[in-house]
Amino acid sequence: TRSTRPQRLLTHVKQRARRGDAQSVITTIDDYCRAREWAMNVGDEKGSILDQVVCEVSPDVALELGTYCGYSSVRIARLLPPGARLLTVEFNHDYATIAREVIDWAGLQDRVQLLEGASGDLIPQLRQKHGIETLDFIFLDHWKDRYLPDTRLLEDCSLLRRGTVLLADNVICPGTPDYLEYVRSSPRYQSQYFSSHLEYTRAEDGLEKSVFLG
Ligand SMILES: O=C(NCCCCc1cc2cnccc2s1)c1cc(-c2ccc(F)cc2)cc(O)c1O
Ligand SMILES: [Mg+2]
Repeated sequence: TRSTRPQRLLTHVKQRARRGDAQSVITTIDDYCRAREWAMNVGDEKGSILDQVVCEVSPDVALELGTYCGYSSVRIARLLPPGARLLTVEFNHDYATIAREVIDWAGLQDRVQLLEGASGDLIPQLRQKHGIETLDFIFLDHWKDRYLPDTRLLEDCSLLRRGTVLLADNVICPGTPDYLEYVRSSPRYQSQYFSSHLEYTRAEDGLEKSVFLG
């Protein structure tokens, strides 16, 4: 049967990117998705904003919802301080399999733990099963209609602390209107919009950074 888009992307990474060189993995994926096949990675333009926020926060414990092929896992993990870790959650087994290989190729497997399953099931397990006290940084990039319920779940599971930063992809395209309304109107968050474009296109999109105020 025909290979899948993520499989073709992984093949390209293994042929073109230098093993252990995270930046070459990032550049190779961006070049491929711009020139050959679009894919729903956060991309280079929004990725630079992601980098800037990760460097600012310098999280010890980061959570990513929506791994896909591991592109943003590599972007985040390459910037983490030694001893820090990224937990990334993926629902689709085939995507998760590809993502593990991409993260390994980038040499970042020791900083990234990939969990397979639905965010709604895994978030309540983070404390007992994964030893998480509170989260320093969360990147939301999964089902757009899960951003709000999962943010409420993170609150209810006491996984947020004063200063925890949430960064949400695709708040314009495909759009997360209920989430935006919530974080922009709630007194418990200080939100800021970073205007950008949908990965590899000229369509408008952006990231919303929201700081939990406790
Ligand atoms: O759907 C998107 N991302 C989510 C897919 C992952 C589903 C998961 C659910 C789930 C549940 N629990 C745990 C883990 C997970 S992962 C997405 C889509 C576009 C897009 C697509 C077409 C288009 F024309 C314009 C934009 C752009 C993007 O940047 C995206 O991120
Ligand atoms: Mg996205």
